[in-house]
Formats: sequence, C-alpha cells, structure tokens
Amino acid sequence: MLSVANIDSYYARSQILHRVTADIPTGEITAVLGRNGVGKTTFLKTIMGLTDRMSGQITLDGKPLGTEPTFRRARAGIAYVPQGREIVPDFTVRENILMGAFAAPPGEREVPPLVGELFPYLRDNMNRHGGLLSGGQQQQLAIARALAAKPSILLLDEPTEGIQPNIVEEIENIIIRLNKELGLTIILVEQNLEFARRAGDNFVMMEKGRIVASGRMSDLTDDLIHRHLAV
Ligand SMILES: Nc1ncnc2c1ncn2[C@@H]1O[C@H](COP(=O)(O)OP(=O)(O)OP(=O)(O)O)[C@@H](O)[C@H]1O
Repeated sequence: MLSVANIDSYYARSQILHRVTADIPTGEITAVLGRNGVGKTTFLKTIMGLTDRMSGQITLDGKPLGTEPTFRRARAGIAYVPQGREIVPDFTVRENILMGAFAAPPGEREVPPLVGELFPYLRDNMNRHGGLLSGGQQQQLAIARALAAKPSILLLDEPTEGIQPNIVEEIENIIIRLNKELGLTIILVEQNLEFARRAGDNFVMMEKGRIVASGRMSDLTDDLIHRHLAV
C-alpha cells in the first residue's frame, strides 16, 4: 500500500499542500477530486518527488520513500503521466517510450510487448515523431512511456483533458483495463466526474491544499460534490 502522512509540500516559499494524509489501496483506482487549483497535480508531483520541498512521510509497502529522489521512486514502482503529457516532439514514438524505461530493471529496458497489445497505433508507428501525433495518440504514448518503467502504481493527471470526445472513451477503457486486467494501482486526477465515479473504487476530495473527505466511491455523496466540486 502507498501511504502518505502529514505531507506539507512547497513550490519555492509557497506552501501548496497542508498536512495531507491518505492511504492508497493496492490494486484499486483512487480518484483525486476537487476544483481547479486546489492542489491535485501537486499531490501527484509530491508523491513523485517533483515539488521543491516536502515534509511528512511517504511509504510504499512500508518502505520510506519521502526523502528519495524521483528516480528511486520510479524504480520502486511509481510512474507518472503528467498533465499535458509532455511528449518530446522531436523524438520518435519508440524513443519517447524508451525514456520511461530507465526505471525498469536492467535487461528490461525495452518497449514492453504490452504496449503493442494496448496501443496498436503506437506499435505500427514506432518511427513517427511524437509531435505529429494527435492529442489522444500522445496520451497513449505518455501512458506507454510510463508502462515502460514496469510500474505497480500509475499516477494519471487528467488523462482525458483536451482529447477529442470520440477518443476519450478509448483512453478511459485503457485505464480501466490497466487496473482490472494488470492489477495496477492507479491514482487518477480527473475533472470528468462521471468517469471518475465509474472507474474509481475510492475517492480523495481536495480543497485549498487539504484533503477534506475520502472514502469508497459509493460514499461520495451529492452533498460532498455540491460542496467541493460545484462552481
Ligand atoms: N510551479 C509552481 N510554482 C508555484 N506555484 C504553483 C506551481 N504549480 C502550481 N502552483 C500553485 O499551486 C496551487 C495548486 O496547483 P495544482 O496545479 O496542484 O492544482 P490542481 O488542483 O491540479 O489544479 P488544476 O485542476 O487547475 O490542474 C495553485 O495555486 C497553483 O497556482
């Protein structure tokens, strides 16, 4: 289980997260919900060690990770798919995927066969430049890059944002398969409440850098949604 406890997290001198505590159940999807700017991305970045400073504890199956650099967290099995995808446009599809493989065990730094199964388009376009792909294809590529690290935990930041509506469902189905068929633990930041509710086993609700509610998705009441998500 991934646990965070009493996390404060900062960009320069700005404190963004305050006393954040959460247990992320293994093998399940936990949706991180909240309005714009409440700290959802910062929550994921903090788990990955990508903010300027944090205090508090992060443990994975009891092993402390909170003071480890990002690459050790990646090697411990946590992979991050950032908002906006951050594909390198001049690298090919293959090169973009292999960027994720540095965290895989030596001897396994390859494009995983799974990528071809999940993403036939990527399999058939390995030499195409990343910048030529559509938003949906780039999202597939960003997920493929994360899978190249052979993770057990996937952090997904708004994976359906800015993607053509007819492709959104495809991405959603992939995310659900990664969890149900491969058993990946997923932390999903998602503005689309309908998808978050359908996919998520658990939720974490954030407000102003704090977790204000959490639990099983069946416990996400209309009142909580009204209080913390409605504009
Ligand atoms: N690099 C940064 N330096 C300073 N402040 C930042 C930085 N990135 C984010 N912030 C601030 O941290 C706060 C939380 O931002 P964050 O992106 O984590 O929220 P979010 O809930 O993911 O929002 P969104 O849904 O808009 O992505 C915001 O006030 C934002 O302005």
